[in-house]
Amino acid sequence: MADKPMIQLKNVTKVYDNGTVGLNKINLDIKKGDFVVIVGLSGAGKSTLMRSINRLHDITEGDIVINGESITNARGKALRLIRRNIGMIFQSFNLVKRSSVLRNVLTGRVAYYPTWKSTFNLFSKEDKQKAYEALQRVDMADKVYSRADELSGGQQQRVAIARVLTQNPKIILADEPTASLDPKTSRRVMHDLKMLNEEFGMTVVANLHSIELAREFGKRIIGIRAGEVVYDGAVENTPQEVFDAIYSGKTKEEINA
Ligand SMILES: Nc1ncnc2c1ncn2[C@@H]1O[C@H](COP(=O)(O)OP(=O)(O)OP(=O)(O)O)[C@@H](O)[C@H]1O
Repeated sequence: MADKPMIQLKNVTKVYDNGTVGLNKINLDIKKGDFVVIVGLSGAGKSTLMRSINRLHDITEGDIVINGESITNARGKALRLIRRNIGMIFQSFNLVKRSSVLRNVLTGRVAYYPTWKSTFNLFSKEDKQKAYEALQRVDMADKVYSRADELSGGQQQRVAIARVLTQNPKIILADEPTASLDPKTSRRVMHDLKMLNEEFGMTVVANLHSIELAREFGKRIIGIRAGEVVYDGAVENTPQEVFDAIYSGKTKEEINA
């Protein structure tokens, strides 16, 4: 029997309180180990999709299933356990700026501790070792005691990647991970995400604004427009004209013509 999907969206609709439809009846299965690139114009619903998957937003209708478990109505410990398997990478890095690189990376382990231990920073020796090794993987071990706000944007994003590696989730949601970075640094960060995908088998879902990066690093491309899926295909089978059409926000009919 085929593996169950790592992420499943079943008829998912998200309507914001002001009536804006963020997602409109989305159905998607994302398989384990995939590298999915989500593409669409500003306002298409990409961030809404990401935020719905780990339930930073509650959806209005439908169901989202993570590795066989519904996150839609999960509560308390069950929700925490599902979320532990979902790592986030943000455009703005989301590091604690005044803390050291090591402490930032160790926060990837917080979900594995009772609250009181993580509050008092009582991380085990093993976890400190894990954090250090993760920093080595992204070539940031020499900055382990630097303060996060002493680093460049690209370095901060690599620390965020080390944090997610230390968390050891099954899924990584990367919301415009390279939007604040120059082209060379962007490729470096994408290489690090590729490493998490290929060496650690993590399933990656990334919003990307760059066609070149989507083509080079994505395995599957999903186009979104007005909260709906307008294209879904393997990157290797998607011709350049179709890429251009998705990126320019064309309709489903125009893209698939
Ligand atoms: N908190 C909110 N309240 C009301 N409407 C919202 C909210 N967040 C997003 N929206 C609306 O939902 C739609 C989808 O927004 P979303 O942020 O998901 O788009 P996006 O594709 O990620 O855009 P961008 O590329 O600019 O980040 C837009 O019309 C947006 O204005």
